[in-house]
Amino acid sequence: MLEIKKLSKKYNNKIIFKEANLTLNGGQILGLIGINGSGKSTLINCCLDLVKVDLGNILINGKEHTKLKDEDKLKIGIVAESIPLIDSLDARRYLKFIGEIYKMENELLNHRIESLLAYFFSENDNLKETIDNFSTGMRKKLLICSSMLHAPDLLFLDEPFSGLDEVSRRKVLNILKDYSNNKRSILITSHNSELLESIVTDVAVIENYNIINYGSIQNVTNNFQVSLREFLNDKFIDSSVLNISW
Ligand SMILES: Nc1ncnc2c1ncn2[C@@H]1O[C@H](COP(=O)(O)OP(=O)(O)OP(=O)(O)O)[C@@H](O)[C@H]1O
Repeated sequence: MLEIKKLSKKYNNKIIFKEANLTLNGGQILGLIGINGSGKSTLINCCLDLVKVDLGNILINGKEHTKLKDEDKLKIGIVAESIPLIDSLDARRYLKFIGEIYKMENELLNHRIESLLAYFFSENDNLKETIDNFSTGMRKKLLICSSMLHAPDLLFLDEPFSGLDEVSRRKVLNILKDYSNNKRSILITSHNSELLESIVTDVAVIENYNIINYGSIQNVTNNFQVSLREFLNDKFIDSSVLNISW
């Protein structure tokens, strides 16, 4: 479904990836983990051809990512900071616009819009207001709605939980569990290891300009006998360098 082969990427002279590989198969929910600035968003933006790769190949459903046709793109959904909302529209009109881009049939589109809005928003949220009046969390929830509207096979979710309250985070987890099946794949980045642990099937970590696929979440937690959070703490936190005179 997604295959990244020997991806190399630099910004100016700064290396982000050096011959990095990653495979995401149908049915997998892959948690992509890395410290700030390690390249998680860059990787997603490369897959979406929003950022050019220097070397290597990215295949989406077997096709070179730069050569996807419109019908191939209909199978992809995205939550990313780089995807803007249209501030002058209200939520329904925005989702309608997105659904029309995805060539959705009208009745199905209206049904999905109402179901998703009812799921994510409460009566206290004034959905008649234009998006420029939305809070950070409302914007994020609307982005999530738009990413799933057309039921894509491949979802890229860059920090879907950030800016969300606890209830909304649980709602995102629940809808992803409900949505995932053996044909759909999700690549998800998050700094919240507990949320990730409860949803992902697989774990990959960006390390030394490469992507280390640690395999299934059971492998990670069983092999290392720790939770994902402890695994990441051990990997990334070196308390010995905490040397501050207070
Ligand atoms: N357009 C750009 N031009 C130059 N450097 C960039 C650009 N975008 C990102 N970078 C650099 O590339 C590195 C990776 O950034 P990226 O945003 O992909 O990391 P990230 O893992 O998503 O980080 P975070 O967890 O903080 O969101 C960072 O050092 C960042 O400064």
